[in-house]
Amino acid sequence: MSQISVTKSFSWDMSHMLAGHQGQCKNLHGHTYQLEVEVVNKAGQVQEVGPARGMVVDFKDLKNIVKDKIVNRLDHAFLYWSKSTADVEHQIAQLLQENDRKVVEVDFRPTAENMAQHFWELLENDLQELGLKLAAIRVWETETSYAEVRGE
Ligand SMILES: Nc1nc2c(c(=O)[nH]1)N=C([C@H](O)[C@H](O)COP(=O)(O)OP(=O)(O)OP(=O)(O)O)CN2
Ligand SMILES: [Zn+2]
Repeated sequence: MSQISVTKSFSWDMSHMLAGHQGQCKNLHGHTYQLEVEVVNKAGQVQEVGPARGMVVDFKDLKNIVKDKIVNRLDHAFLYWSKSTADVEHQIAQLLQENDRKVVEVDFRPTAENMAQHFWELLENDLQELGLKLAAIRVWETETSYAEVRGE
């Protein structure tokens, strides 16, 4: 039987650096990240009654969760790897924090792959409360590069 999903896209600006990278990405730099969140509901079909009749989920409800959990927290932040192997990353984070600038600390190297995995974990519970399951998360770091996590 076929299954129907919906996908909503988001974007925000964020800086990071990849400690240990052998090319340009070891430098402090930024991206306009694009995130695609694809969900199905438990039946794999659209809802049959109520205000979301004919919908997997109202796009607005999906938007509110993703903005709250991810986009609003990360927009215009420096994504700081707290276990970075580069001293300069700790120094930058400290300087920004002392000057009341937006720093979001994570315990993973901030690659698109690790972000996609982390976003999956951040969204899973809230979506479950709406009767939804994640089908895929895609994190676009540039116009030509993305990482994807898919459900089974
Ligand atoms: N597998 C991964 N490789 C790289 C990542 C990553 O998260 N996962 N990240 C970076 C850099 O942070 C940055 O995103 C550079 O990526 P890249 O695609 O190389 O960027 P370009 O500007 O060179 O893209 P073009 O469209 O090819 O010009 C590096 N690698
Ligand atoms: Zn980058």
